[in-house]
Amino acid sequence: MEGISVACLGPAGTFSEEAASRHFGQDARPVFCTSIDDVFDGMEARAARFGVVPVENSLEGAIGHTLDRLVASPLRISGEVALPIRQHLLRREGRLEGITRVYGHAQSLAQCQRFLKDTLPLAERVAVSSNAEAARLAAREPGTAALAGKRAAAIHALTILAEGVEDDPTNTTRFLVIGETSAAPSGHDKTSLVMSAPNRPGSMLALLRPFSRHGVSMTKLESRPSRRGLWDYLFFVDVEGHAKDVNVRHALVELEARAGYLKVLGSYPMARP
Ligand SMILES: O=C(O)C(=O)C[C@]1(C(=O)O)C=C[C@@H](O)C=C1
Repeated sequence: MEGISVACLGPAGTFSEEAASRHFGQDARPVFCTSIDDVFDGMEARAARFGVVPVENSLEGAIGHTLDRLVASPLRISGEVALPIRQHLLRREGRLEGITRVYGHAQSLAQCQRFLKDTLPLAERVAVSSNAEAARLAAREPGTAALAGKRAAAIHALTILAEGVEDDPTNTTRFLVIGETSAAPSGHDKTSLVMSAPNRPGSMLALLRPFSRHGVSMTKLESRPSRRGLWDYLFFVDVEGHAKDVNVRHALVELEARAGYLKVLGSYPMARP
């Protein structure tokens, strides 16, 4: 089949699909999956050339599951997409009255908490596998509504009852493009890595020092349970620059000697804001 196969959360109409088409343009041929796990499993079984997964939302923070899968996966990050997320309240009928249930992805329900509390305080909130799935259900079940984007509204011929219902208009989700290899240097790159710090005083400071010594700017630091012991953590770090850039390379060599565990998840061009 023609085009670049891209595994992403489905069905058609998700923000993940929109992120894929933003990155790959007209060439993207989506391979729809039912979960983030499914995207990784499909990619590891070579069902698609690339995958697109959400990794962080500006209101709700890190998407832990994506970070957890990146640790053990042989896949590398080759790109990122920052997508403004406009959530809309969608329904078959053109009125607010009579909505007893609102479907949405858990992230979306969380991004629209204030709106739901103020406008539909009595409606049941039901988390489903994606926004597009929420729209699909709302199109079939009378008395229900969905939180989803315009793409899903159009596919399921739903009425937009309220536009931009996210709690903050800057709501943005960052997606990662994953594939077999990371990207070549572009001159405006980011490198993502994961590391562990031995549990002793000053060890975290020792891990961060190579970056400052080599003038490498850190854009993100996130901790996640390592799942290898109680209160044992992994640290996800994003830095400016490509792993092949001299300063990043030197910092990584120093880090390798100090970290209990270190894995470079990939270098890739920074998303345009
Ligand atoms: O891609 C979609 O449409 C999704 O339902 C997933 C997802 C997510 O997991 O964060 C994607 C972007 C939005 O932040 C809300 C939900």
